Amino acid sequence: MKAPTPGTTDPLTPLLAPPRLPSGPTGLGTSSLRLGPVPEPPAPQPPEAAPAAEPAPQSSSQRIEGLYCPPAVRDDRALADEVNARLVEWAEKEVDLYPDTDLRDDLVAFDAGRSVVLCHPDAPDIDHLMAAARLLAGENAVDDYFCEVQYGGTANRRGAALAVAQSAIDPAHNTQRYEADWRAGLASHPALRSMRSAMEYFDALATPAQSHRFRHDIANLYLGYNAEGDCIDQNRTPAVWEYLVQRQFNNFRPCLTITDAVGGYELPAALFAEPAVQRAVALSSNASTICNDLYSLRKEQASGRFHYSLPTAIAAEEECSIDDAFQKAIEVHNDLVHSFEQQAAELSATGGPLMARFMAGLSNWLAGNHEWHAGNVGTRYATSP
Ligand SMILES: CC(C)=CCC/C(C)=C(\C)COP(=O)(O)OP(=O)(O)O
Ligand SMILES: [Mg+2]
Repeated sequence: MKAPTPGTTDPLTPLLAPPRLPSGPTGLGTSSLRLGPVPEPPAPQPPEAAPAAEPAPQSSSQRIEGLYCPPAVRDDRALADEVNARLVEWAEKEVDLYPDTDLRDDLVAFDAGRSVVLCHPDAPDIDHLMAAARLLAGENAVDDYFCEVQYGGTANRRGAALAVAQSAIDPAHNTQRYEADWRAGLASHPALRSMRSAMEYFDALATPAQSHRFRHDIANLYLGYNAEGDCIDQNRTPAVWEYLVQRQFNNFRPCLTITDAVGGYELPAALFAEPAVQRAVALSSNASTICNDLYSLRKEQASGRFHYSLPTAIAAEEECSIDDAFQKAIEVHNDLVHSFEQQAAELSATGGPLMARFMAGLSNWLAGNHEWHAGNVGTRYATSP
């Protein structure tokens, strides 16, 4: 893509600015699905490299007291390390995700490998886990580079960058004249290169409907990033109801809704679109994201920058201490989990084996995410305000 004429406000300027590189952990055999009639899901087989794993450790010191969450069903350090090793190789050799050699360690410290091992216990092989890990690394790179001030992101200029980021997974259909410019734009930034590459790997094992679902959920994520950027730009903490609306978009949802593709099966699009299924997806995704609010509050307070989250929104609205607000936020999280489990149980009882497996997949992600956050206490997160 041609460099912008000096003095113009080319909307892609943030993309072309030399990215400041994150310091410290950042904010984490191709078996394709059979197409056509929805097959019975293969019995979940442990990936070829995975010895029988012990359940995740439950050391209480790493958990937020009173946080209700199903237990993770699989933790496997050796498998997580293998995923991390392959992820670093991809990041360095295929996409040049973090040009600074020090960032290789930070990518490992983020431990995307343990996240996907915890959150996708039914993945049939390591290729499926890698598809989830690359997407997670790319998603975090977009958040870091375009949204996080400390990595060169901005609050009020993220919209244009995120539109280009969406085209990395939802290709722009240009005229021949502009195709090369678009491709050069995608190749010019590590976050765009990583999302484009991760999507190509995901497309190889997902159905077109599952890829379309993912593109929709990422577009909603970016809507949430823009809403957050708008409030940060105004130093405005929204009312709790508005915050929860924003956080349903700025949300781990794109990680949860790939559970079937990463598991090697498909919940048909018509079933996925059912309102009750959408409710289960939203409740589990919201709980997962509020879990992050709780574990990352102290880190965000320590940044010294304006930020907001569920605890701070509650504290502002109810004029209570952050400690009291933190406890109220825990109650919101727990109510979300209970509501999800009730909805999932109803769907599992009536929706057939694929539905039951998908609901279990959402629960697995919720549980694994909590375990991943608890495992990062002391490095990235803390357990109290
Ligand atoms: C990986 C992914 C799809 C994230 C989407 C939403 C998101 C960025 C979070 C839930 C975490 O955001 P945050 O900026 O709070 O990150 P940390 O608290 O630093 O983990
Ligand atoms: Mg956070």
